[in-house]
Amino acid sequence: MGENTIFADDIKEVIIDEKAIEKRIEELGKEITASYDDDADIVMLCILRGAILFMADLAREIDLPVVFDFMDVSSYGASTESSGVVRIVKDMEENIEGRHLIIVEDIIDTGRTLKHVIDMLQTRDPKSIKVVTLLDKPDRRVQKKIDADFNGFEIPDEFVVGYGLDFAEKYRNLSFIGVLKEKLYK
Ligand SMILES: O=P(O)(O)OC[C@H]1O[C@H](OP(=O)(O)OP(=O)(O)O)[C@H](O)[C@@H]1O
Ligand SMILES: Nc1nc2[nH]cnc2c(=O)[nH]1
Repeated sequence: MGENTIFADDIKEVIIDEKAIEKRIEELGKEITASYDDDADIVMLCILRGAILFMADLAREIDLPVVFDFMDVSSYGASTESSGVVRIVKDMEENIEGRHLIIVEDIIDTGRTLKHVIDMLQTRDPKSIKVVTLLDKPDRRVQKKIDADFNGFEIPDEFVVGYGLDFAEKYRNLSFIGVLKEKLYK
C-alpha cells in the first residue's frame, strides 16, 4: 500500500503505523464477531467523515451480515479544539428499532460527539448500542461516562491526523496515524 510521503514534512511523529492498524483491526473484527449471535440483525453506523477508512477495513474483518449506514456529525470545524456544539449534518437512513447498532468512530476525545449521538439514537429504541473506536484519548474526556465497548488504541493528549483523521480536511488519506507538527496549527 501507499507510503504517503507527500505530507512527511508536516508530521512530527508516526505513532501508529499501517501494519499495527491492520493487525489491531483484525483483532477488533474477531472480538466483535464473537460478541453477537450469527443471526443478529446489525447496523454498522459510520460517523463521517473521520471513520470512513476504519469502517471500510473493520467491516471486512467482521464475519457476520451487517448493514452499512452513515451519519455526518461535526464539532471541530477547522480547529484542533472541539467547539462543544455538535451538529448533525446528515442523519442516518436505517430504522434501528429492535436492531443491534454498532457506532463506528475514529476517535473519542472529549466524548461530546458520542454523547450527543448516543442520546439521540437511544430514543429510537435499538435492541443494543455498542461503540467501536480506533483511537481513545481518555485524558481529554469531558463526558466521563462515555466509553467504547471496543477500543483500538489508547493515545496521549496530542492532536493526531491520518487514516481518516483530518486537520482542516487535510491528511485523511495518510495510511498511518501521526502527530501533526504544532507550528502548523498553533
Ligand atoms: O470526542 P470529541 O471531542 O467529540 O471528538 C471526537 C470527534 O471529533 C472528530 O470529528 P470532527 O467533528 O472533527 O468531524 P470529522 O470526523 O468530519 O473530521 C472525530 O471524528 C470524532 O467524531
Ligand atoms: N484529527 C483529529 N480530530 C480529532 N477530533 C478529536 N480529537 C482529534 C484529534 O486528535 N485529531
